[in-house]
Amino acid sequence: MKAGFIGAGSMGSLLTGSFLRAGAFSPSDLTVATRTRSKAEALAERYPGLVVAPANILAAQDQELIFLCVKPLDYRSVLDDIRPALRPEQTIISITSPVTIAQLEAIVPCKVAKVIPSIVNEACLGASLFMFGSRLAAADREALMRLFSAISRPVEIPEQEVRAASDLSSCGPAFMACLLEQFIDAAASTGMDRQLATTLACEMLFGTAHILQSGFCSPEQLQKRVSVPGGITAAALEELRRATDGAFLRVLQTTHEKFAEDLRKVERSLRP
Ligand SMILES: NC(=O)C1=CN([C@@H]2O[C@H](COP(=O)(O)OP(=O)(O)OC[C@H]3O[C@@H](n4cnc5c(N)ncnc54)[C@H](OP(=O)(O)O)[C@@H]3O)[C@@H](O)[C@H]2O)C=CC1
Ligand SMILES: O=C(O)[C@@H]1CCC=N1
Repeated sequence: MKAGFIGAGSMGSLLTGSFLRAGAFSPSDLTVATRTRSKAEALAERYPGLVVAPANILAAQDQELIFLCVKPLDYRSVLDDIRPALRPEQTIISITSPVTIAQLEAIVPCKVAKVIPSIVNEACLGASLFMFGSRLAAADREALMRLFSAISRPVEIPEQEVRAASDLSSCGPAFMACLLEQFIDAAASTGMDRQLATTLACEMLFGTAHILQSGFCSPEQLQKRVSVPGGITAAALEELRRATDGAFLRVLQTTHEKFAEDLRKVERSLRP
């Protein structure tokens, strides 16, 4: 299968690299075009055989899949570049939340899927959030989910839930890293070696996610099991709950407000 990638920033580079390392594509299957050519050339150096295209249209022409890995307000110019090359049998995969499937289907003649990745897909972990356009047949949907299962756990979601879902799945790693950094800073401030604190914190987070994901216990039950009656954890959890009360409601309020603003800007930018 041949695929073109437009945009080789954080996500374009992560997806090409992760798919290649997972063996989902060979380097010569992939063509990458991006604004700063040196970023695509760096990928080609790391994965010999990967093709660098000097123009966006050349990364779209004759590809079965075309990944759009640019920011929402760059869609207009990228879509204008590639539209002449697009054919009904091709599939565009958009990885950004504020550009809707309906907007894309109104502009391009091909099939459209929206798939929101996560930085943790770099380690072949975490979810990828799937929303399918109306032109994809069941076989197209299955093939796409199979492809992403090489680097993630594909999960289909309703498009209207994309914000909260990607807050958890895609912004979540940054939120958790922020909390972990504060935890590590606090441990280091007691005189503990920072590297050791980081190792222990990462092992703890990975193990916590694993035990919760296995269904062995719920988040609530886990807190109860660690909190020995009259012990240290229960006292500290009280302090943590006080300090973080409502924090994630405010975090999600912020993402939703910014998202509403992005939706308005994208709508204006994609008007004919
Ligand atoms: N970062 C994340 O964890 C996640 C990001 N996303 C989504 O992925 C998308 C990309 O994000 P991210 O990779 O982090 O952003 P980056 O800014 O790192 O990458 C965007 C890339 O697009 C390139 N670009 C911009 N305009 C054009 C153009 N006209 N033609 C070709 N290439 C162009 C940029 O070029 P240049 O290098 O010159 O700036 C850059 O390489 C966003 O829409 C974001 O919402 C989704 C899930 C997670
Ligand atoms: O910060 C952003 O806009 C993107 C969306 C999901 C993760 N990062």
